[in-house]
Amino acid sequence: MSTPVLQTHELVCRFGGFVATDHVNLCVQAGARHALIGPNGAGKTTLINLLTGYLTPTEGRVTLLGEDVSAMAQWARCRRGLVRTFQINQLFGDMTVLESVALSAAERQGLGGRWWKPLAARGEALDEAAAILQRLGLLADAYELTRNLAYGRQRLIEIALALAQRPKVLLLDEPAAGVPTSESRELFEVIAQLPREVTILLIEHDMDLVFRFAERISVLVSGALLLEDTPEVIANHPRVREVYLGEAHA
Ligand SMILES: Nc1ncnc2c1ncn2[C@@H]1O[C@H](COP(=O)(O)OP(=O)(O)OP(=O)(O)O)[C@@H](O)[C@H]1O
Repeated sequence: MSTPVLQTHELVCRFGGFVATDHVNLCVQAGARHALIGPNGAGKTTLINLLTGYLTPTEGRVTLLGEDVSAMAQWARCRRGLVRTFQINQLFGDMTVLESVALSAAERQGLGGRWWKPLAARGEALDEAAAILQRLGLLADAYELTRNLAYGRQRLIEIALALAQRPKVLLLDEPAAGVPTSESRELFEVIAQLPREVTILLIEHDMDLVFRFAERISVLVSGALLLEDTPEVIANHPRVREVYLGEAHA
């Protein structure tokens, strides 16, 4: 039986008179490889921001593992397992890959604020970071400065940082944006191998990657969900082809 882990219920977000999210009922099942697609300005980023708590909905609710998290702060949702990848910033750029991921793990373990404690003393966080790097094929880069890595590898580190938060649901917002095709293949091979305990909701503009990765696809148009189905149905749906794929292939 399928279990929804992340759901929106009649979710609405208005900016003044403009409706960016229009009564969206999104349902992401446990272990899903679910993608959210839609043309530019469809409201994908707004919806992700509502899920993470960066934005507050005008109406409607968000539930995570059955719990209403609509009024919850971002960090509280993250603690409950809803984790979004975030861009590597300057801080991480000047750290090694291992240190960066260990810092994320230490933060989750509640050690992050104790900046005076040498990282070497945080053995548990380092062990956890090393295990994540191994899973993502990044162990060889462990002692490289993050900023020295190729862009595709940096995007993988962003995923490693998110995994160190022990996500139940991982929101991947355009993980391959700006990554050369040769590197994005590798990136998606690694994403495809993430364990099923981690449910994945992906927003991605590259349709080849979406159709290779996703088992369910939701199509957002003008803030509203047009339909949700398997990649086969979505790819052949006349309205989707008209509003989205036609545009992408034009
Ligand atoms: N803070 C805001 N204030 C007013 N309008 C906004 C705000 N944020 C987004 N919008 C509008 O909401 C609509 C949806 O934007 P959003 O960025 O969510 O779309 P998107 O599907 O992520 O687009 P893209 O694929 O181009 O990134 C757009 O018309 C945008 O201009």
